[in-house]
Amino acid sequence: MSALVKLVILVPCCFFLVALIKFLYDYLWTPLRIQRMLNSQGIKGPPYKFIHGNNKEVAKMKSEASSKPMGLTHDIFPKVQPHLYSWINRYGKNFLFWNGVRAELVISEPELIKEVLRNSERTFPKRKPTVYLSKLLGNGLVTAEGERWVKQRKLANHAFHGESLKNMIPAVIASVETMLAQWQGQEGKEMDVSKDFRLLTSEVISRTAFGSSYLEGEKIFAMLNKLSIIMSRNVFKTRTPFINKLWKPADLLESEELAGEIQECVMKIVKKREDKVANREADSFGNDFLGLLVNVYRDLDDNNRLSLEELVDECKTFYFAGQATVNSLLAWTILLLAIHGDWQEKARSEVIHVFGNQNPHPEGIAKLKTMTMIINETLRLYGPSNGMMRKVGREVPLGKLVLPANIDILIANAALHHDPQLWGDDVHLFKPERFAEGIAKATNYNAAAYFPFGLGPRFCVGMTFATTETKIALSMILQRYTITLSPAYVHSPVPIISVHPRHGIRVILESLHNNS
Ligand code: HEM
Repeated sequence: MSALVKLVILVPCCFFLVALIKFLYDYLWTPLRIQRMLNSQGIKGPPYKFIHGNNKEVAKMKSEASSKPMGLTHDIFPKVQPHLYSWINRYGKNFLFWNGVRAELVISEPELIKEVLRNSERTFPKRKPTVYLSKLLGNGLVTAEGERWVKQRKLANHAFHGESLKNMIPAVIASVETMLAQWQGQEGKEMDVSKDFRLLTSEVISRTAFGSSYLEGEKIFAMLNKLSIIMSRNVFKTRTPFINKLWKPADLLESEELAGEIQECVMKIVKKREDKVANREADSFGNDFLGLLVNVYRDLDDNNRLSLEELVDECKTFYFAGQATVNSLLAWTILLLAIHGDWQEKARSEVIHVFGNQNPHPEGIAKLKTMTMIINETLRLYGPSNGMMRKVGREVPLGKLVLPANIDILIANAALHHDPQLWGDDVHLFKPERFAEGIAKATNYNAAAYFPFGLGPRFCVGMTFATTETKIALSMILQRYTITLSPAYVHSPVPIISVHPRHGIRVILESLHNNS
């Protein structure tokens, strides 16, 4: 055999061998090493399976849980996160499972949670977003890291704080009024209020964040919604090595198309606003978030000013984070008030006492104690967040553990919110009185027992905005209507990024003022 022929055979063989060794190293050696290291420290979990990890088991548990009918119970953790529920029961509060080849350490022990979330800037940063999440949010505040996050967070803190927030209240009231006008004539009939809340929360974020109307953002919301459904069904899909490089799945192609269209629509809104600022048009100094981003920092030097691309990513983030979450919160609160007429009555008395028949105002909103208790309890039972994701970049200590490099962490907040050891035997009952003396007392001063808005430096920047919007909408509804549950209501919470009522929230509203 000539030297040339030998070379022609040998080179591809060497390539193949190196690729095979790398493949076995990544897909066999590393997972088994991580598993052994954590097992030896008492962290157990379902064993790693070649390439797929535990994804097939997760898919099976999820499909069984979602197809099983459930009664009207608030014990929803086994329904929305059946894999976490089942494995916490089997392996303990902290356990390891495998999303494909990625090790995922689930943590539901308060002390460890505090350590992770409070150090999420350096030791436990956010994960690199999946290909789908990056299409949804770009490199906006939710996914940004390092210097970029610091800059964006500073701007967002400013936009959602004190005076800026107060100035957004009239836009929220106007949006609720639009919804209530459409409810007129619906009294006594069954209606799905969750649909109306989707429009309401979209309108609110369009007006308050972008100084535009729902109609302008309508297409964006519809596309974001589609993208989030695609993303949810791909969370536990194994990305097979090699094959994914050669062939793009239909979901990926569709999400790329959607992301491109969203980008274009958002870009138009941002550009329109920039033009207004450049032309110094009267309403260009509005109090909406985009206005603030474009205006307040436009005098900064180039390093501190957001680029057009950053502005667009930030807008996508706020369209998404600001709508689906509050939509979910409003929907579940109405369900709980429809079931618990006594709390509905208490909330209404408080609203009438504070506002009479007037529209909500900032001083009054701050006095709504019963409503705050109701919202806190709703967020405990039906919090929109399905967990907080972080990663471990290099080997680090956590409590008494030593975590290997290159693993993911999932903080299972729903597990804590539904834990009888933290909340007592009545954990699955709706009892807003738990929060009568504030969150600290309700949780026995354990900050990581209840954190629907997250914890540490990355906690929700829109928290006060979300609760203010919710309080305004609930106050205005309670001033006008009594709410009862329709016999047609079917209870089925599903996790599509946030926890949603699959069959809507079907209620019957009766007007409190017969002549109105
Ligand atoms: C009931 C409503 C809401 C809930 C339960 C909620 C929950 C959360 C949670 C748990 C986090 C922390 C995520 C993590 O640590 O990984 C978060 C972050 C965030 N939320 Fe919310 N959120 C709500 C409403 C909103 C609204 C209305 C906005 C904006 C208008 C918003 C914007 C954000 C942003 C930008 C972040 C990322 C903050 C950062 O990383 O610095 N959220 N939210």
